[in-house]
Amino acid sequence: MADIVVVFHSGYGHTQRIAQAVADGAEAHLLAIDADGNLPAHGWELLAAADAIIMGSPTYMGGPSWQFKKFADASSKVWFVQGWKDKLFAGFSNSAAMNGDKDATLTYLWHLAMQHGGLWVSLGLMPSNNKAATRDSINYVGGYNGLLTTSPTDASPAEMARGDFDTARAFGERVAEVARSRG
Ligand SMILES: Cc1cc2nc3c(=O)[nH]c(=O)nc-3n(C[C@H](O)[C@H](O)[C@H](O)COP(=O)(O)O)c2cc1C
Repeated sequence: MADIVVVFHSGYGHTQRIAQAVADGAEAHLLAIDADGNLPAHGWELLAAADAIIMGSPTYMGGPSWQFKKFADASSKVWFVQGWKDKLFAGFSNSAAMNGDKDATLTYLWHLAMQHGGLWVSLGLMPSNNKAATRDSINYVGGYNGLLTTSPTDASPAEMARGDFDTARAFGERVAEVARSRG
């Protein structure tokens, strides 16, 4: 079985629930960046051992949270020695608006993966974009470069859309399948 880590930040619990669903699908370790932008003690070792790293952040003001960015900047120590070269990477973001500039966050995550010499895994799920589509449908938000999920500003983490969780699990399964196929 491939060794997969979902590393994420969540300020208010929404991205945390999506991260959990991705980790369930991928049978991955869940690694939370804390409110100060730090990993738990074993975090960097887990990432060093991973075959695939799935990165997640809420979109705050059109980009990743500062806590995620602190983690990204700290990963420059790994970058110096190209310690994550040739690992698989994938990304996700949750925000309040259906668009909300989540794509800018995904693009940032992609650049981070590219700086580390990684290989990017797309979402790989067709969008539900016809009249019959509902929030319970797979990939209703219509991402391609990664997993995009949406929770309205007044929705608690418990009120998030089932379709987004189903999409998150399927995304995790895909990353695991791609990781397995590399042997
Ligand atoms: C500081 C801040 C900035 C935000 N900026 C955006 C934004 O640019 N686009 C958007 O759609 N939602 C934005 N939101 C809403 C969050 O993305 C949304 O509430 C998300 O569910 C928060 O995820 P979390 O609970 O994992 O922290 C912002 C929220 C905060 C607190």
